[in-house]
Amino acid sequence: MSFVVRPSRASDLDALYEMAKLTGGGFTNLPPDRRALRNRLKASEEAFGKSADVPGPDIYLLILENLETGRIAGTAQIFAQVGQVFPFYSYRLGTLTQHSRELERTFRAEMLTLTTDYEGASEVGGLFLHPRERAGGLGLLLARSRYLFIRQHRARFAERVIAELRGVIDEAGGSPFWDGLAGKFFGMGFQEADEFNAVNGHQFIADLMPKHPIYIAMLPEAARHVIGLPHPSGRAAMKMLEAEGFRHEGYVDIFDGGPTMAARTDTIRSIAGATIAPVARVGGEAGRRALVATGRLTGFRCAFADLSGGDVLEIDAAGAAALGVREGDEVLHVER
Ligand SMILES: CC(C)(COP(=O)(O)OP(=O)(O)OC[C@H]1O[C@@H](n2cnc3c(N)ncnc32)[C@H](O)[C@@H]1OP(=O)(O)O)[C@@H](O)C(=O)NCCC(=O)NCCSC(=O)CCC(=O)O
Repeated sequence: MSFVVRPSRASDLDALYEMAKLTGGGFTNLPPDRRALRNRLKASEEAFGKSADVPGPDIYLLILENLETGRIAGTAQIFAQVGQVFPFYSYRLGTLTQHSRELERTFRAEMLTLTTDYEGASEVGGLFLHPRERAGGLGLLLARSRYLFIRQHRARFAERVIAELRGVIDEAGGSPFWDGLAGKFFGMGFQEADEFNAVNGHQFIADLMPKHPIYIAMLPEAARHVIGLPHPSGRAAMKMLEAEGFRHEGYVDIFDGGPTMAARTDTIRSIAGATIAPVARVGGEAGRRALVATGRLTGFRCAFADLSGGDVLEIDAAGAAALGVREGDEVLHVER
């Protein structure tokens, strides 16, 4: 099977909509809503079509395509710079220590403080692979293709990259964190807020959120327990982020309490470890399996291929065909 990651096109709408229905809802960056998806594809087309190599509130939507069937197998997204149009809020987990001489007691209170500390960062998200295609390495191809895209267009992205993992949801589809905190200020349940959020964005939450620090001791136990914990279905995504060097720095989503992971862009493994080299020969001996990318903007392609050589490369014929590279072309590659 031959798969390639490529930029989205307006004609992906129907296939993207079918895939969005498979997420089971609650997947903010891939809502099963035609209007929202059409807008996202339009934004992505504008981002890939932008001529200035600078960061901005741009969304790059990447598509994993099965080259044999022409079908879409997954998506991944990159937000070049968050918090440019609307503030990007997060809760920061912190400690306030106080001492009473009379009581001879030191007391540490854990607090959630509303911040916009990640303003200006780039964000990766919206990673979704068709359930039929999972557990075969394609999740890694999709996720890591974004880092090669960033490396290939470095000036368009920030010094830091973040990723938000979904927080814990209970059996009834509710969010203990939402119920214990934000829900008190919105007059709606988590699912209702979640659907509104997927289609209209996060902003209404930020608008109505209490702006004062929250003492964690005052939250219900169920909410306290899930602060900074990812939803069990996000474990594969979290493992891949950690393998790239992302860490949880104590920031959580104001909506569901899920962890925000962060890394310095130039230290992300797939970015720091990638090398550019020319292709000297297509075909030849089977080499090492690598993640290979080529092309700029709408011409960007990323796929697995077998490489041998160093300063000049040999690439297997199938990999070269998936990428559309010929002898003399330069590719960006990183170990699998
Ligand atoms: C996340 C993906 C795309 C991952 O694809 P696959 O399942 O094919 O991945 P895979 O190749 O099987 O596994 C990738 C790595 O995760 C590990 N892995 C897999 N399942 C695991 C689990 N339950 N617990 C811990 N680790 C696990 C594998 O061992 C492997 O690491 P080794 O190679 O070391 O063995 C998929 O599962 C998916 O579409 N899930 C549903 C949607 C979702 O949860 N999306 C993420 C949302 S969060 C988001 O979008 C922000 C984050 C982001 O964008 O990156």
